[in-house]
Amino acid sequence: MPLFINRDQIFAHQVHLLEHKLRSKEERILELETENAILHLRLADCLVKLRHDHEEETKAMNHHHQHQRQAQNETRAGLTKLLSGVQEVKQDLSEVFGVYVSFAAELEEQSKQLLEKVEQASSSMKGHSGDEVQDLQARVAALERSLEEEKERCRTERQRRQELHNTVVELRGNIRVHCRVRPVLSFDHVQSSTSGSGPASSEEVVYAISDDTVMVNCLKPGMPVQNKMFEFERVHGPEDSQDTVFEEVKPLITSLLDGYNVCIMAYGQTGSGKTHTMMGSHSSDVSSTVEQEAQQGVIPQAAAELFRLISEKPAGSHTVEVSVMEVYNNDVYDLLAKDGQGNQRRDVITTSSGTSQVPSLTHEPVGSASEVMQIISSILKLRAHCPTLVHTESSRSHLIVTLTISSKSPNALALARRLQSAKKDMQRSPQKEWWSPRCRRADLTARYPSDELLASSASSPCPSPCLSPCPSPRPSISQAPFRTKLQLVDLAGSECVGMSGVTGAALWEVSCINRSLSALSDVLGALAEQRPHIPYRNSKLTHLLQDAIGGDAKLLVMLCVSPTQRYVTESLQSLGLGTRARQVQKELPRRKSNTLKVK
Ligand SMILES: Nc1ncnc2c1ncn2[C@@H]1O[C@H](COP(=O)(O)OP(=O)(O)OP(=O)(O)O)[C@@H](O)[C@H]1O
Repeated sequence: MPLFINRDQIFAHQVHLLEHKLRSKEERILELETENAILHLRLADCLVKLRHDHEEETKAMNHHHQHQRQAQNETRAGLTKLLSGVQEVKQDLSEVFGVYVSFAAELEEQSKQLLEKVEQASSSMKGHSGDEVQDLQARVAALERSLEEEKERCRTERQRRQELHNTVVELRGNIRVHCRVRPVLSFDHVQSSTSGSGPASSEEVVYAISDDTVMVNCLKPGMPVQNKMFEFERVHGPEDSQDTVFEEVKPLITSLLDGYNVCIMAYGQTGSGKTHTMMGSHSSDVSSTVEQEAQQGVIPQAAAELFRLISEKPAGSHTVEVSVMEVYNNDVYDLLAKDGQGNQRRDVITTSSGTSQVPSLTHEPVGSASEVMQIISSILKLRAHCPTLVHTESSRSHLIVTLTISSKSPNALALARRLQSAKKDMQRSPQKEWWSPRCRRADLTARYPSDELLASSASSPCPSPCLSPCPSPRPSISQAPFRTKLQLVDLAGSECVGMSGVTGAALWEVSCINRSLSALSDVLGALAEQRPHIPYRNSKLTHLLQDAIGGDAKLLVMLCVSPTQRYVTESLQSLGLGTRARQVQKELPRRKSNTLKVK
């Protein structure tokens, strides 16, 4: 065997090795390419599947939305049908009631005539037999009995009618939102030209397109027009008169005498028509008395309706007191206080039963609607006003007119409501023994003024607080006068500081107004979302109106909006607040559990 290896042999061996390596690499590349092709195929497969799944999911979502929309439409249609059914029943009942009333009157007349005849006959038939007279007397007695029966049926029908009325109001919810779009007025044009923002700013963009829908054309330069729709319980257009607006508010005044607290609140941007809606037009806007009457707003018309309803009740059974407050720069002022400007400021407190109260607030007794209006008109001069670029007679404060009605003989519905709210108060403060005099006193103080309470405690003295049921007689729920209140609120206008053109102290006023209105919006938001804490105390306005907004009072928010492009941002903000308020109603159908059954 040679000791050295031939170089050619070494090369040949290396070439052989390299060729072998190359072959195995090529095989590996082939293998990887095959794997790659398989993976591509799998990927394509997955993509097809994914697209298919996505399509399925979209289809399912569309189907779900369609189903949901259909269910919503069906519910809405059902509710409308139900409401119209209730309206029809109400109509039928009122017809039946009319027939009963005339029948009872006829029967009464007939029995009177018969009685007269009997008397005549008995005097002329002294000689006739006693049997005939007895027979006639029996017939008269039978007629009198049937008359009594008819009267009783009449009473029952009247009560049922009242119940139905409240059911209709309740079906519409405890918080109702109405919207009023005012007409384009001369100052809309003047302001647009002076502000230099071009003629487009006076263009009409907010429309009442039906009885319950408002449409806003949102115009943005270079963008197609976008229409936004808002639905409310009732929408009034520029052509709707003050009477038409009040017609929709009127049922709430009936509820007031049935034991409900009622609050009617006008909300909107400055110059949008809140004072016009609540009070009526400023005296300089209308010339004749007839015209002035036709222009009367919700407050004078509500007062007139209230006194009309009271006049149908037994004389002296109801008394009315008025109080007027103003929330200015987050302070509450009693505008009826006789102790001069300096001492009119008042506090708002929360009582042990969770209601808000203004201690030492002045209440003036009133006997007619004109008396109410005289008082309000005389003190309205004290209300803070300030001309702004938007509105020359702009109100800088929130005005709250309260009519408190005391009834000595409340009807059955009102009594049932009183029992309910007493029960609720007890549930609200479970830690207290409800029969404890301390607790009763606190609760009663919250509900009734001190003079009334003194009278009731004087009639039922209890020497010392005790923790066991008190055997001494106490005023029953039906004995103390029954009180309900009607709060009529004309809010100050929300506004954009830049647009109002105010400075200095007026700027502070605008900031206080805007803060209190955003506190109101926060409260509505918290209620709509059913948050555990409702921030009533963030502003005096919400603290003062706590019972009306979150309690079981019937609240009507009257949104006032300007129709022009210039105020479209503010109008959209107001419409948004109205939508929020409606969500409170949707989320909390509070009356369902409280439905009254008075038979
Ligand atoms: N529906 C309407 N029809 C006719 N005129 C109206 C209507 N609404 C408002 N106006 C007029 O527009 C002007 C401004 O209205 P109003 O004083 O009620 O505004 P406002 O919302 O109370 O403003 P502010 O919050 O600044 O006090 C008034 O001259 C009023 O007469």
